[in-house]
Amino acid sequence: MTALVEVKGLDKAFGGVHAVEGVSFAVEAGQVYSVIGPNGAGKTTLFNMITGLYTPTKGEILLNGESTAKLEPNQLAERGMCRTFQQMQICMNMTAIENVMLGRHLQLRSSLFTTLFRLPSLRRNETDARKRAADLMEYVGCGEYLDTEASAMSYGALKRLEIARALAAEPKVILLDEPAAGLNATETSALEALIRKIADQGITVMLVEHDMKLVMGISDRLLVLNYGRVLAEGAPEEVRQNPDVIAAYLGG
Ligand SMILES: Nc1ncnc2c1ncn2[C@@H]1O[C@H](COP(=O)(O)OP(=O)(O)OP(=O)(O)O)[C@@H](O)[C@H]1O
Repeated sequence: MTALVEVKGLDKAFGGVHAVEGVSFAVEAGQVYSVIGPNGAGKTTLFNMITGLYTPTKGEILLNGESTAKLEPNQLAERGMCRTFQQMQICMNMTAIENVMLGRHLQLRSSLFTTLFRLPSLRRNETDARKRAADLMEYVGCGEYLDTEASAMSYGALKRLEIARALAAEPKVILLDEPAAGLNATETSALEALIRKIADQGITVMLVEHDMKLVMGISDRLLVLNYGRVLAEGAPEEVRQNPDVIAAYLGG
């Protein structure tokens, strides 16, 4: 079976800093696959390469068996890969639902022109688009905020809105970079339920996350990075008992 996402021998160097070195792994469709590791381990750099923001220094990334080497982020989105960012990409002076509607066009980029200039074809589709965005907001638990300006929403609600924004492009795989950062315990359990719901729907989830309780509870497999290299890979139980992982975390 072809993995949905396959990473082979990936390296990224910034000058003399090897942020990622010789990293290989495969994510099967339908999995929740998490990348963990101490600060500076290379997790975000890895996500930035997978989503086409950084060009690898060496190595290869395959999406559904196709090399992503020449693909821009919007072309990856067209092929079913979308992401959220550690620093949220929400437009604070727009309403929540406008953010979700715009999110689809930003990820897929192709229709941005029509979005901005409100061409007739868009006006025709706007009712449909608004309905889809409203359904998505309901799905992520932001249904009460449709026409609320984003700046008036709580941080926890904005994090879920950012996920709705990524889901608007109808991804096969969604990459979430530290979705639980800054969330309280209630917001984190709402997030956990949402990730589970997304995965149950058949969308593959890749996660960079520091919240170990969340990661251990929700992941099918884990990749542990340390100083840019793979320290361990496997099911949460195997990884939890790995002496190298224990040493890296206790050492940190
Ligand atoms: N654009 C860049 N230019 C230079 N160095 C970078 C750049 N991005 C990352 N690095 C370096 O690469 C290493 C890995 O950083 P990265 O942000 O990928 O780690 P991380 O595991 O995501 O960390 P955190 O958990 O703190 O977010 C660090 O040493 C970092 O300073």
